[in-house]
Amino acid sequence: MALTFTVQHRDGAARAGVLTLPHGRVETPVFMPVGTQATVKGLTPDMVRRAGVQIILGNTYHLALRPGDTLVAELGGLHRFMAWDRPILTDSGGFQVFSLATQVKITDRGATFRSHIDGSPLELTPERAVEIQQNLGSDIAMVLDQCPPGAAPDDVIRTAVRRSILWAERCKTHHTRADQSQFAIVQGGTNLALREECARELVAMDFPGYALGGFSVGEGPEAMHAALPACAVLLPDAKPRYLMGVGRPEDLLAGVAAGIDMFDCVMPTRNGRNALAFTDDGPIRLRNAKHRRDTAPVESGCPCDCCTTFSRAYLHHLFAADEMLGPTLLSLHNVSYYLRLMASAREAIRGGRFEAFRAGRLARWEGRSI
Ligand SMILES: Nc1nc(=O)c2cc3nc(NCCN4CCCCC4)[nH]c3cc2[nH]1
Ligand SMILES: [Zn+2]
Repeated sequence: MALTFTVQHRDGAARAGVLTLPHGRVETPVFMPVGTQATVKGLTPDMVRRAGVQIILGNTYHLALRPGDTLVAELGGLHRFMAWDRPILTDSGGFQVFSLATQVKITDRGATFRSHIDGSPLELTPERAVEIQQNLGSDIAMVLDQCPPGAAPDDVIRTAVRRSILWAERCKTHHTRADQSQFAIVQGGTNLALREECARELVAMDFPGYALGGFSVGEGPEAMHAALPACAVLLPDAKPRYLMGVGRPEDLLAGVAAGIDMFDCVMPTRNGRNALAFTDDGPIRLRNAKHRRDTAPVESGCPCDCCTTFSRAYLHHLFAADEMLGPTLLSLHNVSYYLRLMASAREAIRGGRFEAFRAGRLARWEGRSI
């Protein structure tokens, strides 16, 4: 079995479980740091492992363009190429094409576009998305879907739903790698009827895991939080549920409360590179002069290599001097923060006190979110 998933504890709709994959075991709820171009930016695999990361995310679109999925396959696959021996989930490229490429044209056949790197004409079809991910050798491969912008009108969302169902079927038919599991992606925006229709068709295809796509695309956190509970339960209870591209710490806890098991977001690493650190008292900006003489760690009690070794004053200096170590250290702290948040959530679910845990965190972050 390329994938098993067991729900071990429940607390309301929240669940704590274990996902087993070819490259290892993953405790859920889990946060997956993003490693778009075969690296979690600025961190060595050993730093990522030491932070407790169980699974990372890679991107089909980026790696197919550069260095090329066939080259990665020739070099032994993505795990060996980037020296990461734990699980990898790859996104299918649809979202990245729509957000990065130029001159994108979408038909039922697939998407044609020009590379954001050298402008060369390219095509991404469901079959090609499957082939790329089979070449990369990820443990979990996402189907190719069409993700409309958050404020899209219902007819645009309806087209994206119809096409995503069509493409999921073609991905399933084309998939041959027995040691790789395909997840389907439910679209439908914040239109529950469309979400129900999309989920029904995809659940009937019996994928090993399911994702909610089409969120964190401009609809706004309130609309997403409002839609999550009803959307999450459309996905099979006994299979892993993945909320794509989410999010801030408060969004992760809203997702866990709704019954989501897996998350990914560039926030901890992107904000870390930009001198913003997540803490239990809300985010802090290390470029702020108030940290110039502060001998305290970024977050007291944090076990990460940044907080156990360096002061806020040092981090302030590194960012003022535009030194490479600044982004590395804060990315490390932020990834550690997200992982510890998920570990605490798992613990709270096991203890039947998740809602109190979530309320406590929200109270401490109150008014300081980004
Ligand atoms: N295949 C696929 N389908 C989706 O519907 C999808 C929806 C997504 N929504 C996001 N949101 C990312 C939001 N992110 C927040 C931090 C700053 C950069 C953007 N990433 C996504 C990735 C996605 N991938
Ligand atoms: Zn830390």
